[in-house]
Amino acid sequence: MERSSSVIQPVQQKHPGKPKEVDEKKEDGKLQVEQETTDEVLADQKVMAGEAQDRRNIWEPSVYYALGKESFYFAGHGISIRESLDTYGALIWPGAIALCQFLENNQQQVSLMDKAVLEIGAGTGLLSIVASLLGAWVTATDLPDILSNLTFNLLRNTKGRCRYTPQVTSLCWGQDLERDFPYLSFHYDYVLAADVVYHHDCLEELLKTMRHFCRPGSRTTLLWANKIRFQSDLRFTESFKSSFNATLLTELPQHEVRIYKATAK
Ligand SMILES: C[S@@+](CC[C@H](N)C(=O)[O-])C[C@H]1O[C@@H](n2cnc3c(N)ncnc32)[C@H](O)[C@@H]1O
Repeated sequence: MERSSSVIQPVQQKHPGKPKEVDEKKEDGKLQVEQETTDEVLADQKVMAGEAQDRRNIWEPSVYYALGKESFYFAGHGISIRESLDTYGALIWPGAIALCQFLENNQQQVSLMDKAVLEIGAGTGLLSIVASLLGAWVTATDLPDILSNLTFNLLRNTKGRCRYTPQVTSLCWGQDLERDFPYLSFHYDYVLAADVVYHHDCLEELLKTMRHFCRPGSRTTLLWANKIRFQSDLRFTESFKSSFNATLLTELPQHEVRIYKATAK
């Protein structure tokens, strides 16, 4: 089955959607990083988000924040993240920062170079940006409402800097997975998830989504970083451990963040 036309369509290659390498403009052996104005980024973003943003909104947040900007330095690059109004997904969460640090510091253990990577609940896109800078072909996903800011941040921080242009598309946990990401066509080496577990009603759907992409025979590795906040985090962790072969990769006690690696049982 083909993906619906509303989703940003990948080009069929080794992995569905894995595009050709970005042309790197080199002069005197140096990579020329294209400088883009915010207007250009916004124009690109409008096109991408318009294509991706026609799915049903199923989750309405109740917390509203002021517009802000955060700066980071990962994988040899400054990263500027626009946080936004409205939703949990427009803020950077500790799980994302912890997983970015882990990926940067453990590139031999987890090599993302030329790997197909899916991020679920990508939020502002920080983790997807770092995975792209580390050489992965990334598809960043979240609820439709989140995609505009996600696309803006991805474009702003990856254009001209990455081997592969990251993709953005809507993925509502548990919904239309086989229609939009048919298992036989969509294979990812890594699925990334940061702070996707907190107090919400979609934990079963979240686990179903993880299982869809990380099933026996898939050779997909799931990397899940989570700050422990509620009983629901602990309950989900138990379900997660019984669903997958899970290993605790690291624990950051000062932030109460744990990072797990999991493969299908
Ligand atoms: C706490 S935020 C974490 C964002 C980002 N991963 C980070 O760590 O900065 C949780 C993310 O999960 C997304 N999310 C919540 N419920 C979802 C659902 N049912 N389907 C898809 N994404 C969902 C939210 O939109 C949000 O981006």
